[in-house]
Amino acid sequence: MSAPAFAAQGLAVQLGAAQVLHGIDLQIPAGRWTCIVGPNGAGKTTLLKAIARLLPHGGRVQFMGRDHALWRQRELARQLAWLGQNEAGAEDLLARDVVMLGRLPHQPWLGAASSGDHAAVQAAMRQTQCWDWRERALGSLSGGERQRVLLARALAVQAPVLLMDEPLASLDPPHQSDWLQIVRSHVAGGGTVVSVLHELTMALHADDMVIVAAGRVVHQGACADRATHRALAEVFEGRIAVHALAGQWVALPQLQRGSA
Ligand SMILES: Nc1ncnc2c1ncn2[C@@H]1O[C@H](COP(=O)(O)OP(=O)(O)OP(=O)(O)O)[C@@H](O)[C@H]1O
Repeated sequence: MSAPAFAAQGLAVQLGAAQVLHGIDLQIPAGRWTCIVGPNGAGKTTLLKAIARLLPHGGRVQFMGRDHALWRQRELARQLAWLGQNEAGAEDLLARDVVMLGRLPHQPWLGAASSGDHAAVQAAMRQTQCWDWRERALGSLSGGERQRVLLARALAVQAPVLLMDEPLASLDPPHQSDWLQIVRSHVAGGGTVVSVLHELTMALHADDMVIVAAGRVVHQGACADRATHRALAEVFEGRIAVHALAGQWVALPQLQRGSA
């Protein structure tokens, strides 16, 4: 079997006085889309940041078979593209310049952007349909427009591995559907995607699901497996159930008895 994209052993994270992740053992396969789900405050973002080497952690994490510590930052930045949740900053930058930031790992130190960098930026902005407002400041865009620029920045890296925390935030249904297609084509081309999603029906489109609760992985399995659907229902205390509808898996809320 080929090396997993990520392999964690005893992954532990403390933030302030809080122990947020408790010794997680986990392998995330390369060449697939894995979705991390779970209740609010479970530790999903922390887990994603820890495997991205964005947070100090205990235990061992390997990326592509190599210990985190052995990756040079620039090399890692070419392999791993990151889209964070509620990213702030760079409000005055033009959308095109924000997306160009994704090309930094490819540019020589203090060097100018190449024609290849410009082409990658344009391709990514066209892919997420934000090329038309390339001359607008990031801070002037709506929530969904801004999210598409930030997604374009992640795509412009042209990294084999995409890590995305709540990438669908503020996206309307057509752009959610476009995002699904982008993810699917990335994986079809041999890439790897790991995303945190709250919207469970969208998450069920992934290949695999990692369910996190109270800082631990409570289930990992294929999105098509009934065992995964049962684990989802359990972690959300029976408040949702997964059904097959029109050839897709759909997570529907279960109304409690006596509720209006
Ligand atoms: N800097 C911090 N100091 C202390 N506790 C923190 C810090 N950052 C996060 N936490 C806590 O760690 C826990 C996990 O946070 P995390 O953001 O990983 O959860 P999550 O599963 O992504 O949540 P959500 O679904 O609400 O986005 C939460 O209880 C949160 O309050």
